[in-house]
Amino acid sequence: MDVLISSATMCISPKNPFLVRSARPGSLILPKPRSPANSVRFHRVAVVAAARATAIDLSDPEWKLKYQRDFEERFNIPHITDAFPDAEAIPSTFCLKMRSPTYINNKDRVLLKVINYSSPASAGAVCIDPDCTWIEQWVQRAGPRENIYFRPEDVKAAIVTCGGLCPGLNDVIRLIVITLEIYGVKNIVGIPFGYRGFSDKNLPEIPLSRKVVQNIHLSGGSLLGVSRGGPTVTEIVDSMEERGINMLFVLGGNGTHAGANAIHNECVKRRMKVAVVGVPKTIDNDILHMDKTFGFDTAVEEAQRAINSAYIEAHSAYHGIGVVKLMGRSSGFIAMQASLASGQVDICLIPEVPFNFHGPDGVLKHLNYLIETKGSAVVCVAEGAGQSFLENTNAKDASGNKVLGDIGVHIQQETKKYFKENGVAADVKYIDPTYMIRAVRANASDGILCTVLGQNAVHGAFAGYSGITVGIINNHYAYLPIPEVNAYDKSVDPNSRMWHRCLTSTGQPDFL
Ligand SMILES: Nc1ncnc2c1ncn2[C@@H]1O[C@H](COP(=O)(O)OP(=O)(O)O)[C@@H](O)[C@H]1O
Ligand SMILES: O=P(O)(O)OC[C@H]1O[C@](O)(COP(=O)(O)O)[C@@H](O)[C@@H]1O
Ligand SMILES: [Mg+2]
Repeated sequence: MDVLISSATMCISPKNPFLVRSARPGSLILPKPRSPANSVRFHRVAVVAAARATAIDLSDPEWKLKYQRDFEERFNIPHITDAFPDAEAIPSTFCLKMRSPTYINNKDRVLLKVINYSSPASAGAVCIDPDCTWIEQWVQRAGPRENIYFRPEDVKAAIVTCGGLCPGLNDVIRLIVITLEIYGVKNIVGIPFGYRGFSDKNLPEIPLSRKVVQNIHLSGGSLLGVSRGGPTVTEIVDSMEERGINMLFVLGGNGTHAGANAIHNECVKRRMKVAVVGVPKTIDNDILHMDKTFGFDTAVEEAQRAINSAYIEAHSAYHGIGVVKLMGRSSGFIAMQASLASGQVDICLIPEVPFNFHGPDGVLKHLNYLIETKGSAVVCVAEGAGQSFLENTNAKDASGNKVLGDIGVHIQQETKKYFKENGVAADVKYIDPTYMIRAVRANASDGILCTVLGQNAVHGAFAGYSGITVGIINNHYAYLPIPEVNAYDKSVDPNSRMWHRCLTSTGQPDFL
C-alpha cells in the first residue's frame, strides 16, 4: 500500500480530458421579463452572466462547441498537480472491511441540467440562445479515486464550522473524521468557533477521532462551535502553516466558501501542498447548482410546528391572525416549501416577490377578506421579505452581512393598526422560531445527505483537489469549483413552477 507510483506512469490524469482552452463566450439569454419581480431576477442573472462572459456569436457554426468548452473550463476543478506537476500519486488507502471499494473514474461526469426546454416560453426555462438549444453541461462526479495525493501518515486534517448554526453540522463532522480514519489518518483536529479559532490563542485545537465523534450527530449545533467574523486570510494561512495543517475541511455558507477559496489561493501562492475542501452549509438553501443543502429539509420540517401553532392560535381565536417568520436572508425557499408542506398558510411572502401592504391589492386588504370569509388567517414571511418597508440602519454583523429589520414584528403591528382603524376585531399572534429551528438535529433525509457529503469531502481532498466544494446535483454527487457556486445567491424564481404551486396552495393573489 505504501509504494509510490509516478503520476506520469500509473495515475489517471485528474485534469479534464475534454478541456480545450478557449475565449469566454456565452452570455445567458433569458426569457423576456414577465413581471417586475421577474425583471429583478432577470437583471441579476444577466449581470452575473455578462460579467463572466462575452456575447455568443451565433453566426459562428462552432458556437455551441465553444460554449461547451468554456463551460468545461469554468467547472474544471483545481488540483494539486496544477501547482505541483510532479506531485506523486499513490494507490488509495481507502479500504472497507471484507470488500474492495469501487472507484470513481476521473472522467466520470454528472449532468448539471436535465430538462431540455423546447422553447424559451416553457415554464422555468433558462436558455443560452434564442432557440433554447439543448447544450449538455457536465460537472465532475464526486467519490473515491484509485490514486491519492497524500500519504495518510503525513496528513494533519482540520475541520472548521463557520457562520450560523444549521442542522447536520455534527453529522458532517462525524463522517469526515470517520472517513479520514479509514484512509489511515491519525492526526485530526477541530478548529473551535469558526475561523476565529485560527487566531485566538485561548482556543486550543480539539483532537478528533471516531471515539470522540461517534454520537455527536444525536444532537444539533456544532461540536466545534461556530462564529462570524474573525481573522484575515493571511492570518488563517499563517496559522495553518504553523500548525502543519495540510487538509482543511470548511463547513459553511457563501461567506465561509469565499474564505475557503481565498485560503486555497493563498496556499497555492505560498506553494503549500494543501487541500481545502468546502461542504456547503446554508439552512436558507441559497447555494447555486445544488438540489438542496443539508439542514434545509430539517428546517422545512421543523417549521411545520411553528406554522401549525400559528394556525391553532389563529383558528381558536375570534378573528385570529397567525404570523410566522422563517429564515431566508435573501431567498424564500424555506418559507415557500414550509407553506407548501403545511397546507395551512394563506399568505406566503418572500424577498423575491415584491408586495404592498396597503392599497386595494395589498396584503392587509386580503387579510380583511380572509377574516370576513374564513374567520382566521395564517401568514408565513421570509425574514428578508419587505425590507423596503423597514428602517435601514446600515448595520452589519461581524461577517459583513446586513442586519435585517424584523418584518414579522412589522406585519404584526401594521395588521393590528389596520384592523383597529377599520373597527374590525383582530387577534394577531407572531411567532419567530428561527433559533429553535436551527438548533435541532438533522432529520433522516438530511442525516443521509450529510453522511455522503462528509465522505465525499474526504475523497476529494485525498484525490488532490483543492478550492472545491461538494453538492448533490440531480440526485448524484459532484465536485464544483468554489467560485462557480459562489457567483451569486440562489433565489426563488417567481415564474417557477414551484412558486406557482405555492400560490395555488395558498390561494393568494399578487399583492401589487
Ligand atoms: N468574502 C469573504 N472572504 C473571506 N472570508 C469571508 C468572506 N465573507 C465572509 N467570510 C468569513 O466567513 C465566515 C462565515 O461567514 P458568514 O457570512 O457569517 O456565514 P456563511 O458562511 O454562512 O455565509 C466568517 O468568519 C467571515 O469572516
Ligand atoms: O442571528 P445570526 O446568528 O446572525 O443568524 C441569523 C441568520 O442565519 C441564517 O440562518 C443564515 O445563516 P448563514 O449566513 O450562516 O447561512 C439566516 O437565515 C439568518 O438571517
Ligand atoms: Mg452568508
